[in-house]
Amino acid sequence: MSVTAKICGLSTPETLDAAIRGGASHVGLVFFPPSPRNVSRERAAQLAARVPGHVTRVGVFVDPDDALLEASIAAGGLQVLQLHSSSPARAVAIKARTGLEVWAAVAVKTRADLAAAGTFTGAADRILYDAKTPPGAVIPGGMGVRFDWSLLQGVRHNLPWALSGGLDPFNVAEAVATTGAAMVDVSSGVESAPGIKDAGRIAAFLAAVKQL
Ligand SMILES: O=C(O)c1ccccc1NCC(=O)[C@H](O)[C@H](O)COP(=O)(O)O
Repeated sequence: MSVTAKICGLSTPETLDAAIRGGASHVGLVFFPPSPRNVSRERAAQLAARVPGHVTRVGVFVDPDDALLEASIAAGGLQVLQLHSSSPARAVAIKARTGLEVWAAVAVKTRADLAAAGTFTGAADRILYDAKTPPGAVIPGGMGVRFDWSLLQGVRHNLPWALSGGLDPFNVAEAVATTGAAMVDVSSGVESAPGIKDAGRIAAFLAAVKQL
């Protein structure tokens, strides 16, 4: 099976280049100031200019308003908008307004959480199953938390989907074998500290994905 990978929360040219060199299909830029991975518009433009045409630029947002979306799309040349904590109705409105591909993050801890994916049918283009972060967490993703991957076994998916949450170079093969994911997404698992991406870990993750 061929599995594609998004490296999320990139914020330096060196680590962006490592993701591209390693074969990432998607690169993610976070536009959420409380995140240690947040990028300014200037930095987003600098990074976007390095991304070749075969790699897709994803902007990561937490229930963004139109002003933030428009400025970020322009700066980062975004092709996909990944929405955390936005309702299906808001996803529809964002898709209509921007004309861009929209991904909806669904935070998972228990089987019941999977039902939220169905509410995005017709509203989003892809579901990102991500681990629910602990109560009180400042960011709804990027915390290296994983969920019970077996929850996805036997699930009928209405939309294309990707697996996220606590993946790293050592567990991604098991995660894909358990869930059947055709796309994976990682952030903390390729960092040396929160927000500090590590080129070697990015290379190791993408090499592990290539073997699947
Ligand atoms: O990564 C962030 O800082 C972030 C901030 C706000 C919303 C979403 C965020 N990340 C979303 C992602 O796509 C992460 O890659 C995903 O949650 C997996 O993170 P990790 O468990 O650290 O690999």
